[in-house]
Amino acid sequence: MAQPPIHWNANDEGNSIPAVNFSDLNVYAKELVPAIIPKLPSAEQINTEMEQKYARSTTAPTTTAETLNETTKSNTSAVSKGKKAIAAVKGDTERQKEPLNILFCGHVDAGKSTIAGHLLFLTGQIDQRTLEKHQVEARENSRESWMHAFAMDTTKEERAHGITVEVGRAWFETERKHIVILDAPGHRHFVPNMIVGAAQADVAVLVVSARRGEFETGFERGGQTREHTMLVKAAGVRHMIVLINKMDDSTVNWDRDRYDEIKNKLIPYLKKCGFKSDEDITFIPCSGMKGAFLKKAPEEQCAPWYTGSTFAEYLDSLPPFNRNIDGPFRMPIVEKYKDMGMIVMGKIESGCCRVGDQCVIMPNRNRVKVTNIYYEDMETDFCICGENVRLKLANIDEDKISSGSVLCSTESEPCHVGKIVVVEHKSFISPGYSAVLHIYGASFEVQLQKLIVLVDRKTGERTQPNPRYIKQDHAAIARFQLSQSGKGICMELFKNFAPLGRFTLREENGTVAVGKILAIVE
Ligand SMILES: Nc1nc2c(ncn2[C@@H]2O[C@H](COP(=O)(O)OP(=O)(O)OP(=O)(O)O)[C@@H](O)[C@H]2O)c(=O)[nH]1
Repeated sequence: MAQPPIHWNANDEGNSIPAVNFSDLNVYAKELVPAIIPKLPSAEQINTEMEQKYARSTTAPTTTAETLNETTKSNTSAVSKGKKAIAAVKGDTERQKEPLNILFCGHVDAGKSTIAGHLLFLTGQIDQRTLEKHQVEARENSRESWMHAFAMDTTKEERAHGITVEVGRAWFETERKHIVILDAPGHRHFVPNMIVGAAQADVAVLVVSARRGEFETGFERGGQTREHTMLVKAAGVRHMIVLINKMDDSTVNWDRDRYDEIKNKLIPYLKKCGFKSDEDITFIPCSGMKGAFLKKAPEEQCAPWYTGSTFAEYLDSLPPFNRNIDGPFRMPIVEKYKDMGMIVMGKIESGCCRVGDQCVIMPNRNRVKVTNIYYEDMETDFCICGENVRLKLANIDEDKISSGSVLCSTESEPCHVGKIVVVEHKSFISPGYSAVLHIYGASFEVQLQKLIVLVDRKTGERTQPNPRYIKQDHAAIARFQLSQSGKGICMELFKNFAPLGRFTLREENGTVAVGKILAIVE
């Protein structure tokens, strides 16, 4: 067999996959492919073993909103176990509430921002004066019914048009949880922004409007309900809460039949996307406008047929997430700005960090020092896996941090950087095809250079070398190249670090493929 000149990353799978030079792949393909393919996990293996291992929560809520009360006690002990774990790592007693990051997604105008804004008011994050201010501003924009949404939609553009553009961010607390709301835009033009929010989510909250005609537009007539559902699943989110909103609307009037109709239409699609109906999906009827079933059940008996928990009660009851607290520090940067120094924002996906820690920003490998840590409006001296934080960094210029940068500890190996990715994907594409590759919150233009081999999704065996194209539900090993030259993309093998090991491939009109990174050439 011909000997390829460079070596496979030693970290890769711990087995003896032969070295590969992908620039000479055409020459070596015939001999290398048989050697590589049998070592790769089959799609089925990935989807079962790996998915379970790396799902955002390994402890599925064993309860639906309807049966919550009986299980709250056992969840309480799980929560205190999680708290102890956090305290043990950091020796901390101050931050007792478990972090939970929720993503509001769904079709445009379903009521995501209204629900989020009203919840902030009901939980005391927004006071009466601020609400009145929003009411005045909403009236001035001829959008009075958007008054609660103005708490999340803060830019002039968003308020003028009544649509969310950026992922809105806010937080509130329940008895046991510190909950970060990521409010995704519902308009199809802003799906790339929605993907950034999905990357940080522990739980997805799919908001659908029960108003006659609106649910149908969002779900049956090409709206975003379907694409958002698929994208949150592709981002590794395991639990989906479906809020059936606008139940107060005059076309619905809290009609139980309408609620059941929507639920029954959604379930088959959610299952198709990979959510298990009993364990992973919870339905709650609500009115974001009236605040019904957000924090409390409404006083007037508008829906006596619904006896389950409210949205906030349900979030509070979720079991703690199985976070990688002991792993190496990794924080994919989703935003940066200057404020008496360089501030970066993001969710910590692994490990923890203290003030004074030395870190490295990948892929540029710039060394930085963490000088300040902000957890919401509190300055603190540490942060931990699962928390969404802002860090002030010393020794770095703004232009050294780009979309897709990852802050890593210097105490262990930083995350990997690849220019060419071997991926598993499904869709109809052929070499020369260009698209945008989304990994975590970052996006890059890429071109498919070569389809190396088709892979049997069940067995992982190679089937057809050098296919001319692949179509839906095909799995293949393919080589992608960044369109712009640069330092490469921060990525990891899916099996080693799932948050940076998943990708979505999109073009202007929608998502064409989702997949997992099986090998990286650095
Ligand atoms: N009747 C009724 N109207 C609602 C309810 N929730 C939201 N709306 C209205 O629906 C419209 C859109 O609300 P938003 O909260 O901006 O919807 P959104 O899903 O955040 O929209 P995008 O972020 O732009 O996708 C506004 O006019 C709201 O007043 C509700 O519970 N009942």
